[in-house]
Amino acid sequence: NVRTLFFSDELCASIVRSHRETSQYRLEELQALTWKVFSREEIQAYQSKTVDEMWQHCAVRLTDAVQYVVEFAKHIPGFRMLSQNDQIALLKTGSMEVVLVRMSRFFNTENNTVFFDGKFAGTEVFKSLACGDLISAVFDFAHGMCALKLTEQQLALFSALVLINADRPSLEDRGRVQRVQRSVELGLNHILHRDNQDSLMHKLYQRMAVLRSLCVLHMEKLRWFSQRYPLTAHSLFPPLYKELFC
Ligand SMILES: COc1ccc2c(n1)CCN(C(C)=O)[C@H]2C(=O)Nc1ccc(OCc2ccccc2OC)cc1
Repeated sequence: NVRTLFFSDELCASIVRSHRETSQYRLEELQALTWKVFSREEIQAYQSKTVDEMWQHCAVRLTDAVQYVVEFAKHIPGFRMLSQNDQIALLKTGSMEVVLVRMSRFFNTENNTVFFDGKFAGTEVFKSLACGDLISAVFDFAHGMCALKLTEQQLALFSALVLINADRPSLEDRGRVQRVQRSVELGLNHILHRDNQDSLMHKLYQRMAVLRSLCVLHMEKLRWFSQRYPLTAHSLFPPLYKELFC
């Protein structure tokens, strides 16, 4: 009915604006960098880093991305309305998922490279992390997202839906999160219907299932890493990375 349609228009606009204002790099900037790849020497340098040096290096850069996702969340009207604890609970499980969704904008499917440290890196750059399965899963997921060719508006609504998920653990007011989630779903449905791409909704839910297992893998690797290198994980990782993922 009109009320829900009206509501979703206004909600869509604020989510799209928030996505644009917190996207960290503009698409044009990234397009200019796309073909800047690492030289053999530079790849060698990454591959000769120790496991804990490389994990720390990546954690610092990914924390950059997580900060922007936290800003994105704060600008979503429905998210701000939730209690502090529920906002933290959603960010704890959802922020890495949104980083991985957004990572697809920083991915070149032609040569299977992802933006990293100012250039585009293939999987071989991350060899010293000693988690090839996580990296190939990250790259596969980025490929899958690129294949959907989402517009920035669709990506914005999808990112909000990934974040505002009433099934997350330890929520205080699940009902309230459900209402916000429902209005974001309406917004995404509205956008996809307007773009004549209703079929995408089903594919996006499949992507969310893959994303959840990918983040479980990330947490498993991170647990393995922090047991093996407790000092690095507890004193050298950025506080936000520790707070959200450790
Ligand atoms: C929102 O999307 C993006 C996309 C790219 C970048 C950013 N934001 C922030 C700025 N940035 C910089 C400065 O390099 C990019 C970055 O961090 N790239 C990058 C980092 C680590 C990678 O794999 C390792 C890994 C992956 C997943 C989980 C744990 C991991 O390792 C422990 C791959 C790429």
